[in-house]
Amino acid sequence: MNRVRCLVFNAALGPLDYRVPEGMTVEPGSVVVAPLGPRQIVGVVWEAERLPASEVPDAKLRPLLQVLPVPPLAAPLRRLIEWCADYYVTSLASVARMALSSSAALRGGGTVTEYRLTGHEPARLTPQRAQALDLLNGQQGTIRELAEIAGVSDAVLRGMVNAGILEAVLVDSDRPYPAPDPRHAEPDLSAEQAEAAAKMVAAVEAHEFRPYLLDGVTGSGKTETYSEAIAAAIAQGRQVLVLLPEIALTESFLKRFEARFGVPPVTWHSSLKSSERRRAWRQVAFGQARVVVGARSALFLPFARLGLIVVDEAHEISFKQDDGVRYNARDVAVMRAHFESVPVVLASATPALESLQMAEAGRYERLVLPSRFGGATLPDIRVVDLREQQPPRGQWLAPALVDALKDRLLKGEQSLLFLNRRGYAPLTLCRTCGHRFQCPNCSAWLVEHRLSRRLACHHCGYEVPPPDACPECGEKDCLVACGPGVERIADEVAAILPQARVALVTSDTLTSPAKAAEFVAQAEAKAIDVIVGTQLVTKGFHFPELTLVGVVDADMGLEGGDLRAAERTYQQVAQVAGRAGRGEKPGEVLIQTRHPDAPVIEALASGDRDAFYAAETEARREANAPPFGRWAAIIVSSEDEAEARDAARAIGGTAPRLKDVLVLGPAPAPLSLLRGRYRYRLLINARRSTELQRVIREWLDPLRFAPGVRVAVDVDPYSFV
Ligand SMILES: Nc1ncnc2c1ncn2[C@@H]1O[C@H](COP(=O)(O)OP(=O)(O)OP(=O)(O)O)[C@@H](O)[C@H]1O
Ligand SMILES: [Zn+2]
Repeated sequence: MNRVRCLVFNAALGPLDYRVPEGMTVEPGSVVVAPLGPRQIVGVVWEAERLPASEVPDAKLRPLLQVLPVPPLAAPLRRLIEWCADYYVTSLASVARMALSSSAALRGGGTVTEYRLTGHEPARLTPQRAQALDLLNGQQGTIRELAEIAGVSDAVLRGMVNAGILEAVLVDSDRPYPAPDPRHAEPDLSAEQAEAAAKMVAAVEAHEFRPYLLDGVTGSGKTETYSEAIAAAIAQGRQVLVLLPEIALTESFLKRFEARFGVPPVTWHSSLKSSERRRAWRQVAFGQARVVVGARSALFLPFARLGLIVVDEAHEISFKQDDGVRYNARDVAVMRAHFESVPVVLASATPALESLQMAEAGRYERLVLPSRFGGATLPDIRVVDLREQQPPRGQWLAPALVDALKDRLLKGEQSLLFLNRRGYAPLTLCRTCGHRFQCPNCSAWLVEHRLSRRLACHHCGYEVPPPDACPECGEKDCLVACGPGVERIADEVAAILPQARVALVTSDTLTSPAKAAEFVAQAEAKAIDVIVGTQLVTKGFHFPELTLVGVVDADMGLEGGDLRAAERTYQQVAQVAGRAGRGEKPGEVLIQTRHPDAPVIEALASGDRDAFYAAETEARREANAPPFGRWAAIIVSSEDEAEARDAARAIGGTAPRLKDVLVLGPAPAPLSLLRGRYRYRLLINARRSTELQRVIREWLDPLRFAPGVRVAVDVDPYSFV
């Protein structure tokens, strides 16, 4: 009797046993189709001894239906899936699903029919066809994907196919990617770069798990340095994974990669077309895609021969996923490297305190690049005390910053103003009755977006056009915008410097990799004088002519009392400051604040990073916060407020009473209504040595809740709302 145990993709079910029919061969990791009741379900064959399940007698077993034409998930990836499920207190199925992230890829290679413009343009066009012609320039995809891009119906595009404006192209989804050449354009490394690179290269050649913290100041050439390790892995026939925190950064990375290795890397992110996903997934699984650059989900790709993982801007909090499986890609990257026995490089100019602590403890090796490449110097940082230098009423830029902007414009140099707030104004109210515009689905204010003429909720996407009259008192033209967002700052710059060419850079304007590329090209061509942007422009970009950075409100991040508030403010301001003076001309940074003596502001002004981190570390130790103690959150939600509260109370009522575990709450979450769900929260603080996950499982497993209740566990939470 040939029986196997399978992990099936249904989180509510445990592992199931099946019979392997005559003539079929499977091994652990094989991806299979299995019967489940009247349906078919995808599963992965697993080592039975690692997956306890209730024994079903042989006679009752149903046969597997099919082995899917992909390589079995390798043992290191299976161990990673187990580790994630265990550590993040979630089901194996929901983690495994992230590894099999292209259902088309599982069904095999083959051809897909895509369409592209033929170049034939009839003299007369309907407005819809004209719009499609305009937006589809340079695009290729299925009818569905193109319809999405062009904003027209499938039928319009089918009509264009018949009219010879679009043509079909057969695309082989298994066509290989061009291979990067490790010797294509080797840089001359500085002595300090060469020293760091040599260590990483040696680790790649040794095929050993070695974690590195590449701690280099902004502009020190971290990319060039870790690229040597990438080159070594390619030369050895191995694959490389590079994780970036945001798609917006991918474009400039692609360009630099191509300059160094002759071809672009393979990309992996949520906006890939399904045919691109299928191709990338399969080429990764067959070992042909050599270097993959991607968002956090790339971590679970089924690499055949991984040789190195790089996490760039490793301090970024966007590596933490806050829905579905709540994992931290930086930490999972280290675990994957461990299971794969390969080195991992965490690169940052402002490492997370957790990472520095690991280096201190000797668990990570710290590689330091103390100076900027090519003789560029770090910028001068000055504090502008807003209590003394008040901007005029309704404006946000203090006279010193305005003068500096004028000066740069005269000299033909570029400036960057940073404010981490999208839109025009974070709050809108009625001058007459004081009514505040709030999201009906969330406990949050609606943010005015003047460019797109809407009031929008940044949590759930709800939006309405700004009304002419107050919905509360009916008064007309009485709405006032309170506080600044980047759009408002851009308006202010335009009013002060009418000749300046201003670019607004937020996730509302850089909506695609192509838009990001266009922005980079314009900035490099000096077609922009002043960039006004959110955290999107704080990192990664390299504009040699940019010599002034203004931080509009350094205090914003300090509000709210988040555990990492000071650290995050430090990182954000230091990163954005790091955009200044990267070329030959020295840079200057002005930080606007009402709290010039806050330790984080003083540390930024004096450039004393070590002292700041040392003080933060002590504060964390005192508070039993990470990396010394551990936090977890339990978030209970339901569309019914009473149901959510009752469930949260039931959890609170059975909280474990352990010496080393402190349970706080339940209490309404700060964001007590989110996407129409009422939220309650419990926080758990434990000693490092506690088996926190086991405690939480044993606590929650026996509890049963009303069907509308969701209970989510967030281990090592970053968001406390
Ligand atoms: N060895 C080198 N040879 C030639 N150019 C280099 C070298 N090292 C760095 N550079 C150039 O110096 C600039 C800064 O490097 P890079 O952007 O990699 O810095 P970084 O450390 O990633 O900075 P940040 O953390 O601010 O993003 C880039 O234009 C890069 O191409
Ligand atoms: Zn909302």
